Amino acid sequence: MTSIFLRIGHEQVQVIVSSRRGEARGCLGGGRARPGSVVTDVVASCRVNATRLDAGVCIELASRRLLRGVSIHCVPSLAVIGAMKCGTTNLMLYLALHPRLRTSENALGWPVESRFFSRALDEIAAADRWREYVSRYPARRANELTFDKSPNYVVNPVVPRILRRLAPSIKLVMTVRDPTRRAYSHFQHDCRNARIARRGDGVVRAVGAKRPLSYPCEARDFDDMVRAEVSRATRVFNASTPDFECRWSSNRGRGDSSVVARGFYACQLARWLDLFPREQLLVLVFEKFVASRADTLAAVSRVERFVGVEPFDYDSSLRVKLVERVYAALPSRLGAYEPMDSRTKLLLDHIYCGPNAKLADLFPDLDAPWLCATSKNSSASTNASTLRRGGR
Ligand SMILES: Nc1ncnc2c1ncn2[C@@H]1O[C@H](COP(=O)(O)OS(=O)(=O)O)[C@@H](OP(=O)(O)O)[C@H]1O
Repeated sequence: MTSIFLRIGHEQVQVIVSSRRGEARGCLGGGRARPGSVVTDVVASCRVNATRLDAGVCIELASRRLLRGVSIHCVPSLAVIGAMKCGTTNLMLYLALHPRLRTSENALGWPVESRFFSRALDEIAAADRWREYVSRYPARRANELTFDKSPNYVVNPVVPRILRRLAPSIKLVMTVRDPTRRAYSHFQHDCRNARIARRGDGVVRAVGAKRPLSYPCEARDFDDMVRAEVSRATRVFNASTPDFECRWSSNRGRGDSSVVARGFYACQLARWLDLFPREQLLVLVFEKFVASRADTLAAVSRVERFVGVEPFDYDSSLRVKLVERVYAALPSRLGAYEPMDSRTKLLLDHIYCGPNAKLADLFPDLDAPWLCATSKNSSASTNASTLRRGGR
């Protein structure tokens, strides 16, 4: 086997020629490619290794659309990692209007979630699919940055490791919302997607629903589902241990609802902070960012600064009115749902008080009305006896 070095674009590419099978394989020479550089993928089997890539590195790949042409695909510079039902779509729609930002798109050119790694179980196998991943993020020009919006990433313990491998300097955005309200929104989202059913024993579950309840689901269905999730978690995990919510939250059992577990933000974010410097993570509070259009635009500006693109006047975009009109019309199209039962709210508020206090400790600058006092003043974790009683 011989290897030769070529300088292609900005990078030195090592091409390994295997004499036995006569194939040429190329990979990046020494170190990671610099963000903003374009790496030419010399031959179809060029082995650019995931551990040599980084956020913002662009690769020229043979285009599937253009005959014999190439298109530029960039490793995302930003990932909106969650949380689900915390305004991530709104954020994505604005960012996608920015002339220097692009995300994955559907056939009509409308921005869509990628969720590429959402179900990943193995970090190395997933990172090895980098070419497929990157090809979801086309750029018109090399100075465009791409971003991934996948609100499920934050809950999968494998995804921080994949992104650390593939894009160590990626910027991460997390939006957080009162977890009690988030849980109810999540439940109605699952109901809308026919994932809620009532089993013979009266328990409402979220997956594999054969005879789904019709949308909107009732507040008492939500109450049942919450209590079922709580009682299962207390049976399976030890509610009196300090990392109870973290184990509950990283449980990836099939067929289980996780509407409650998804709200344990501190546990989820701690896993990302183990692998990424804090400066690479921006946490936005949903209630503040949706308070008014001006607040939404201010949050979008924060993200622009964070990712390093110049401010954009969204009112100058012809599509902004369309995006806002479509988004404003959604609630009436989807149908409103009844308010949550006050007993369910009480139980959830109680469950989340300790975890919310942990979030406040982890991010002292976060200012949200639902954040409880610091963990020194509140129960540091969910109160085990209340859980055993199912909050009744
Ligand atoms: N501007 C504004 N004002 C008020 N509420 C807003 C706004 N933008 C998003 N939302 C609410 O956020 C919920 C959807 O969040 P996501 O886009 O993150 O959902 S998803 O995870 O992508 O499905 C969903 O919450 P619920 O209505 O409670 O279900 C949206 O209504």
